[in-house]
Amino acid sequence: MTETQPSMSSAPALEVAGLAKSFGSLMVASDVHLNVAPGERRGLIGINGAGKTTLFNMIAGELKPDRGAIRFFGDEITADSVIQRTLKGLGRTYQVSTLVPSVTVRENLALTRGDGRLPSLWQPWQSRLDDDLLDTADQLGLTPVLDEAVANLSYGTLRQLELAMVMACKPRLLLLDEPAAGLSHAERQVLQGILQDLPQEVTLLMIEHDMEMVLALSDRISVLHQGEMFAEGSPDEIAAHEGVRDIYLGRANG
Ligand SMILES: Nc1ncnc2c1ncn2[C@@H]1O[C@H](COP(=O)(O)OP(=O)(O)OP(=O)(O)O)[C@@H](O)[C@H]1O
Repeated sequence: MTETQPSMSSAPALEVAGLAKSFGSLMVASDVHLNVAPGERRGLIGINGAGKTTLFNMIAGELKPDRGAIRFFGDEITADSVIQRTLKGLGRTYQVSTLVPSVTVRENLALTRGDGRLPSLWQPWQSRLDDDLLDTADQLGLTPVLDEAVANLSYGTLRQLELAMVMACKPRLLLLDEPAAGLSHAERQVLQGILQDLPQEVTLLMIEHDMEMVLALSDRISVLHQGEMFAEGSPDEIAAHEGVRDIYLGRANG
């Protein structure tokens, strides 16, 4: 008997199954399940300390889960290193900056193509950007500031550059950890437009406290609470979900 194997393209972009993690006696994830379809925009919300960043750290390979499995487009990556996951197409941004402030935007972007070493007198800086990088810079609104020193950029532009650095590596799945944190209202509007215009083939999983932005950008939203996925639904379903409102108003059990 021949059985048709499911094609890789039908596999979820990300599948998290039964993930558990404790820090000493603090259980941050007890049985987390998550399924994100290719090309989907998924919001991940939950009150402070719900374990959202911990979940990202496990998905990205920075933290080893105590239990459970992570699959990336059907490929089990639970035991892979951060680098292996990055090479497979998993990209992430952080809440803190990972840029080199003393050099220009162009030179930071060039780092994504080099060996990651800083320039020296004997090794001139390789800062010619290929067309792909110039396109990425343009998509992220960075063309006017390519020759500005990173130290002189506004906070909003810094966040755009961080996103460009990850997009330059052509991720298939992008984990965004609070991309709007610290941005002004105007900067949030710019960021929202940029995220809306990201190529549809890039799957997004986004932690964000700005509910307006999460509701506007997400196809679906998952709510993490007390170490488990408490709810999942469309933005309208989550906005109307009484249990979710109770969590945010501090009325949920526990
Ligand atoms: N390395 C660690 N060691 C010990 N405790 C940790 C560690 N990392 C996170 N925690 C704790 O785990 C819990 C979840 O933290 P986490 O940062 O994942 O939550 P979060 O949902 O991302 O919160 P926020 O929305 O405030 O960023 C918190 O109580 C935090 O103090």
